[in-house]
Amino acid sequence: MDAIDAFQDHYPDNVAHCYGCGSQNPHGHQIKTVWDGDETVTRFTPEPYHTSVPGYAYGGLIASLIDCHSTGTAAAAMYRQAGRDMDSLPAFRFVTGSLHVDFLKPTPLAGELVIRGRVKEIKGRKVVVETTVSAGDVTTARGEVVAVQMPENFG
Ligand SMILES: CCCCCCCCCCCC(=O)SCCNC(=O)CCNC(=O)[C@H](O)C(C)(C)COP(=O)(O)OP(=O)(O)OC[C@H]1O[C@@H](n2cnc3c(N)ncnc32)[C@H](O)[C@@H]1OP(=O)(O)O
Repeated sequence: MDAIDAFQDHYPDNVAHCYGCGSQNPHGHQIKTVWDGDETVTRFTPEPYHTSVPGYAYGGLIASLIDCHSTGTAAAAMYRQAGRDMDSLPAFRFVTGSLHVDFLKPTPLAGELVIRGRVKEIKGRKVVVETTVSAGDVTTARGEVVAVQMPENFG
């Protein structure tokens, strides 16, 4: 992975083990998300073992990318709204309250996927994020995530 200053690089170590986005999980996707204007973007290239139908990506992978891209977007949006650096404390930690995915087209397994997010709403501890997954010019999936700031007593 190139050295980019991604949202996930600022997650405190104690919450950096998520399978989708944790930099401390060697078996996970370790996605990296950055701002692109008012949108957020993650680039991810699936592996051959992410197969559903041969040649196409597994829907669970797509959902996972939308999930963690969106929770990362939620955290970054809260920092941006507060005018705070992502390393500043207390940390904004978000978990997924709901995850809706529409699979619009088969997602090819070969090549890079571009995941883009847009904040639809910020209200209290809740951030609603709309996210798309594209392969080349084709949007293959669209999702909406309700991300909720993790309670102190999570679990
Ligand atoms: C920088 C470091 C980053 C570090 C980040 C590292 C972590 C990465 C996580 C990656 C993503 C995951 O896979 S996370 C793992 C999967 N998710 C989970 O295990 C979460 C399990 N669920 C829960 O713990 C809970 O249900 C919560 C925290 C999600 C919500 O409970 P709560 O805290 O009591 O929330 P509550 O006050 O009721 O609601 C707050 C607002 O959210 C809305 N809301 C709550 N749940 C839902 C829901 N399912 N669907 C729609 N909306 C909902 C409410 O309507 C309300 O909106 P309004 O009335 O104010 O409008």
